[in-house]
Amino acid sequence: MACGTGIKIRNVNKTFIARGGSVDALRGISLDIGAGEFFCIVGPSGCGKTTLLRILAGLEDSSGGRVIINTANGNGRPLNSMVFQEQSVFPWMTVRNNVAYGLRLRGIGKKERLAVADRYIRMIGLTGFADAYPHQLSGGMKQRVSVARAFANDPEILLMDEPFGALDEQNRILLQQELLRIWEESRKTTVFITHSIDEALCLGDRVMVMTAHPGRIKKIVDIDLPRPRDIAAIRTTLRYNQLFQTIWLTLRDEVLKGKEIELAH
Ligand SMILES: Nc1ncnc2c1ncn2[C@@H]1O[C@H](COP(=O)(O)OP(=O)(O)OP(=O)(O)O)[C@@H](O)[C@H]1O
Repeated sequence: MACGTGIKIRNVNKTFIARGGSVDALRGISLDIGAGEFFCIVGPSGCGKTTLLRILAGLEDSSGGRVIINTANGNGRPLNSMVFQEQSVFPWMTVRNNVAYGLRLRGIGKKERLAVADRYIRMIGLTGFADAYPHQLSGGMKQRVSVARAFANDPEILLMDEPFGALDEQNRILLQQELLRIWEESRKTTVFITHSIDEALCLGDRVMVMTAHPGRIKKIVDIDLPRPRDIAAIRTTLRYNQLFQTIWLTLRDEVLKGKEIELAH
């Protein structure tokens, strides 16, 4: 079942006015993200990935251009849910109440919201921890709770800013596989930022490589690896290695440019 919300981005620019001058963060970003697509963004540090995601989330205004998100009218669903790199669970709420939080804000009755929360808690493998508080969980478990909360909220689009960046490798692989499984069920339009080419390849339908500061689109690569994906298995394929090379060669020059820019400051 494809979720029907696509995103059109037209000539988006962003300039931050800061003390001592202005910072050109994004320049001329135009692209379409399809309904139900898993769209990944990679690029050197400081190229504007988070800024673009914050513009899509409505947390930041663009300085020029337009973002059009075609939503199904009047279905009462929130436009987006964002999952951040740092753990953003509420420490004073149990896992169940954290996951049900967005549903409570929308006035969904207790019985229904707890049933939805429990479904996602089961999907992320934390059933035994539904009544636990965040301080009783590991970092990986807290990040699982953030992912479950985002899905339980049933937004039109999911925006994820390096959600697994702070996790150790074992936890990262487990969560990537869980995210794939939940996403394959819902086919929710997802925009996912990562520093990892491997992660982008394992998860994405397409990967956008951005240029070093100011961020522009350098290349968009189709990830024609079959779904459903088993992360361990696709990494052993020839196609995975070809795509990794393509993306790395596209990214390498930009990472080097980004480093020069950093050194110049
Ligand atoms: N509120 C702000 N005020 C001024 N400059 C900002 C602000 N937010 C971001 N910037 C600048 O805009 C540029 C893009 O930042 P952004 O955080 O979007 O990059 P990024 O690609 O997400 O970086 P990273 O990969 O390191 O997280 C950077 O030069 C940053 O310093």
